[in-house]
Amino acid sequence: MSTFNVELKKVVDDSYEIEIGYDLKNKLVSDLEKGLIGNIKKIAVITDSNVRDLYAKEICEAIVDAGYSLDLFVFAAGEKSKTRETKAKIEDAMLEKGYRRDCAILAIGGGVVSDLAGFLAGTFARGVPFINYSTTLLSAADASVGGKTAVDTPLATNLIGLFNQPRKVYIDIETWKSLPQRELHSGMAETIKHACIRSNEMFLFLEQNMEDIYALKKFPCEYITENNCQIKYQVVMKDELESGLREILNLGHTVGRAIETVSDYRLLHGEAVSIGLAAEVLLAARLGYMSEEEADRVIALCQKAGLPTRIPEYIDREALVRKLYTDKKVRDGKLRFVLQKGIGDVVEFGPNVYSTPIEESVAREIIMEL
Ligand SMILES: O=C(O)C(=O)C[C@@H](O)[C@H](O)[C@H](O)COP(=O)(O)O
Ligand SMILES: [Zn+2]
Repeated sequence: MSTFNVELKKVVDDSYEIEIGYDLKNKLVSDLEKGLIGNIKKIAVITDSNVRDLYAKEICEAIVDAGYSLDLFVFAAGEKSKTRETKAKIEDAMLEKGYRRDCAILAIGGGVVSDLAGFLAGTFARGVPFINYSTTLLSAADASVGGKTAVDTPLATNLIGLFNQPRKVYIDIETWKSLPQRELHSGMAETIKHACIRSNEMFLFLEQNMEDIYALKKFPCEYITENNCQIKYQVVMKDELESGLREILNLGHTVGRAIETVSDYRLLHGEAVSIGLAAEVLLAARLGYMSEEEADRVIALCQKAGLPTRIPEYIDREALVRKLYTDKKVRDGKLRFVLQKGIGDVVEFGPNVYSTPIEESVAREIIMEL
């Protein structure tokens, strides 16, 4: 018998730029021309039915004018499309059109588009480069940065996917003007989450400037975008694969994700996260990590942002408690929660440990009250 050692030590540089601005299609084209995706000349553009006419077609025209060949792959807008089936349909369509390894993927849209397209890019022909062009506040605040890509299945959200970093992220603030109010509010939930975990100053800013942000005034929109990105990438740079610190980005998501699924996606992601934040500050206050006043401030800010903070009547609360167990932080069958410490910080339970086991009875109590 013989033993061979397959030496495959890797030094990987997945660094990338996030560009924040207004109408960034020309910047995207000039980056392509400067070699953002090397010599690749064939681009599969993935978008949804809302974004196609609003922005994707125009961006595609600019890319084609610069000498690239591309096809537009469009799926029905909404979280319900973030499935293996949608991914497979696009993959088949790409294969039929002759896409092979010499292509790149451009995701134009919000979180659903970048999650699905990023996952597809990571598995198509064993991995091709992808670029995110973000057109929603939710993806600007969160989904477009950090490389978490996935699809949902009937049993759980985001459990089938990859960590796959984009080549570059373009955050086009101009596009927020076409967002329905509900979508804008949904993106604010991730923004509030970032303030809760990392910045008391940003929290104060949100308390004082919510109206101006929603009026899409330049300074406050740029302020939240830059702060969101900085908070997120500083966490991701330290713990890309969520072995510890990255769990703090999941604040509000233990309950939030479960509500989102049990609502059968009647609640938008941010709406569910807002209810999750409310549940989790009540829990943190009960366990003595924050004062009742601080918990009330978080709930009041979510309400000011036009977000729900109570579990809707139509949600089956027992089903919700059961759904908590599909969370990725569950270990040895135990629910684990990230908990806020005051405002702008989280509890570190041990070296590099940011979530703690919570008895189901305690979580149930909060859920029944909310
Ligand atoms: O980037 C992260 O890490 C996050 O947890 C950010 C979340 O806001 C985002 O919704 C993420 O997709 C949730 O991840 P999951 O692992 O709970 O599915
Ligand atoms: Zn989220």
